[in-house]
Amino acid sequence: MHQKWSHTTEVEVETMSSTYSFYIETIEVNRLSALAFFAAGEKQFAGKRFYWQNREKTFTLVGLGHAYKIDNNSDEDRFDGIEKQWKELTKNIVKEESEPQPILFGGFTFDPKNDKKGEWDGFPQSFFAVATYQLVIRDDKAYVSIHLITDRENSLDEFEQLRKERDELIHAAQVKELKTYEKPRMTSYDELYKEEYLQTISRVTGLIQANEAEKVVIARTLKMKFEDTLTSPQALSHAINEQPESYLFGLEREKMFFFGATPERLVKVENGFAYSACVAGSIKRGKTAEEDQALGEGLLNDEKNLEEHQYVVEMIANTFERNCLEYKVPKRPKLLKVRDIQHLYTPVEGKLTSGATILQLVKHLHPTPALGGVPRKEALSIIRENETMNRGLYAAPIGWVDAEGNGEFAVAIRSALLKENQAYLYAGGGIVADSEPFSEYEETLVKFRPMLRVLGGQLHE
Ligand SMILES: C=C(O[C@@H]1C=C(C(=O)O)C=C[C@H]1O)C(=O)O
Ligand SMILES: [Mg+2]
Repeated sequence: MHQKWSHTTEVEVETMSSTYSFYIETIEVNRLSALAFFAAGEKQFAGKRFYWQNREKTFTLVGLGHAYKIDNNSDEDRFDGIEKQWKELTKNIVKEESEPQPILFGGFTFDPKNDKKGEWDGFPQSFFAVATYQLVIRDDKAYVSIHLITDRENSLDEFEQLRKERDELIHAAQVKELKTYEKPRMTSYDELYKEEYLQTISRVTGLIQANEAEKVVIARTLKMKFEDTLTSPQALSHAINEQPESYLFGLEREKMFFFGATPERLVKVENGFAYSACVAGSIKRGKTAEEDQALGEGLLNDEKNLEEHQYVVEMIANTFERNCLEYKVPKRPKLLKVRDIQHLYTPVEGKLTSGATILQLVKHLHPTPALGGVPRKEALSIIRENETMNRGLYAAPIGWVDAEGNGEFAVAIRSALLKENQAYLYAGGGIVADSEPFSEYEETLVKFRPMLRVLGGQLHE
């Protein structure tokens, strides 16, 4: 079953209050389906799993179990707090040539100052974990690592148990590889607060016309119920099949599973370079190639959408200006097309200054005006006061960082929170001075489509 064994390393971890050992062992496995590995953890690890695949499909990550968990409810310093803990934990790790390193995966909520009650109650403002069993697939190779972080003296027996369990999980995944999942059967579909949403768009447009802000993103929720409880692998399998052109992500915490298929990168850091993306301005896909092209051309020349887009470009360029030695921003947007929707898209990249890290970039970038607004502070308070929901992880940064500081965060849109037999889907859009309630409403219908396909709900035409 295994091609190559690596040695087990033990790394000392010292924090302010205690000393631990961090045991790591990585093996290379012949072939392994990421979804099947995720599903193999259904019994022992439901509630403690995560899944990630980048848009290019060159990097896939699955985690089962928590070797280490950060549940953090503080507000202002949450990005710094995660960074500090992760640095402490990984400071003594020495990079092994070509082998994946331990990865911290998780997300930050959209707005810790939003205290509206709802489906996200109990979810911490930052939630990250190092998996007990970590699968990394890259360059067509699959690696499974065991992580054990403990302050117990003699952990060899415990580690031996983990090896056994790892082999069982790999075996179960190889057996299950071709399993297919049924689409869930929907029993109800409810556009929550639709009227309030339409009124909010008018009100916020008014506030913008009165110069209270320049752009504000307003979102809404769609609630679905199903005949049976949906499992996370079942939901994820349909996201994987229906939305192959997007990032795929899934994060479990106890009974909650937040997952989605987003086209939007927040930031990626690789070997001292940073990559971000301005994604704002939207139109549906055409039914024919001609119609699709015409819609795209229209979008590239539409003033309202170009305005929505330009706020994002300015803000991301500004952040790169402050964190990079040099950086590039194309003059005009191009189109980013995924199955159900096309967006205006401007990629930004730069060479980082020595102090800039991925978590610092996430801290400065979030929320970009693609999900928050301009000016940021005013937009966030307008969202807090006017939106009928608490976004939780929707529209927020989700992703990973490794011990060397490489990593990637996406913006968690085109997403849904699954709780047993219920799902909450989220979609929003950028409101500017000349936004119109009904066309914003229609834009959200297009943005609900990816998750509606996944969950088997009705599709509005
Ligand atoms: C807010 C969402 O999407 C964002 C808003 C967009 C817009 O208003 O044009 C486009 C892409 C995203 O940055 C969403 O999908 O829910
Ligand atoms: Mg828009």
